[in-house]
Amino acid sequence: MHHVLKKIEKGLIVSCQALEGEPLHGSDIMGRMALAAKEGGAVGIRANSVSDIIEIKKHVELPVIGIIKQVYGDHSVFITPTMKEIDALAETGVEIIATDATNRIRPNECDLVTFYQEIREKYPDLLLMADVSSVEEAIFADKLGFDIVAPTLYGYTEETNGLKIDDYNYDVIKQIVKKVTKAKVLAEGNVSTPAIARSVLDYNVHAVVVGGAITRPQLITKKFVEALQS
Ligand SMILES: CC(=O)N[C@H](C=O)[C@@H](O)[C@H](O)[C@H](O)COP(=O)(O)O
Repeated sequence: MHHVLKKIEKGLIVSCQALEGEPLHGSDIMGRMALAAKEGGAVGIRANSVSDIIEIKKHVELPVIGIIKQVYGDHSVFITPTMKEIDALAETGVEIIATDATNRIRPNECDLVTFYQEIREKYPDLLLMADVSSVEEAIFADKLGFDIVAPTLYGYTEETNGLKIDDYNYDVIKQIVKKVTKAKVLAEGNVSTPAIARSVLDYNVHAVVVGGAITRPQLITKKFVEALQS
C-alpha cells in the first residue's frame, strides 16, 4: 500500500475549511485549526486553496488532501474543476489532490475521462481522490484508476439534494465499499457525530473525513441552539 494511504488507514481526517464570508475565513486560522486537529489525534487534513495549504503545512506534517473550490460561470462542478487548479495544488506538494468526479460536464466542456488522463499524464505519481455523489460514479472513478473515492458530493447534486450519509441506513457507503475494487474508500460528507464516524468505519471504509462538525463552530452552535429550542 502507498505509504500515505498507510498513514491515514482507519484514522480521522479533519477538513479545515472556511470559505470567504464564513467567520473563520483566513489561512492563519486554518493553520491553527489543523494544529488543533493534529493535537486531537487526526491523521490527515483536507484543505481548500493554495494559501490555506501552505499555512497548514507550516503547522502540521500530516498528509493533506488538497482542493481548490472554484466556480466557473454557471457550471456546477466546483471542486478542483480544471487543470489550472490541479497545477496550483501540485505545486504546493500536497500528498493527495481531490477533484469532482461526478458525471457532470466540467468547465471547458471537458469530461471526466479526458480530465483524468490529462492529470495522470502530467502527474503520474500523484494520489488522486474522486469526490462523487453516487455508487455508480464511485464505480466509474475506481475503474478509471482514482486512488481514493468518497461520497463527498452525496447530498449536493440535483439527484441527491439534501441526502445525508446515514439516510437509508448507510446504504450508499456500504454499496460503495462493496462495489469499489481497487480504490480506497473514504467516508466524507455529513459525518456529523462520533457515532456516525464509528459506524462508517465499521463498514470497512479506509478512513473517515469530518469537516463542519469539528471546524465550523457556527454550525455546531446552531445545533445546540436548535436543541434548546425544540
Ligand atoms: C459539498 C462540499 O462542498 N464539500 C466540501 C468539500 O471539500 C466541504 O465543504 C465539506 O466540509 C467536506 O466535504 C467535509 O464534509 P462535512 O463538513 O459535511 O463533514
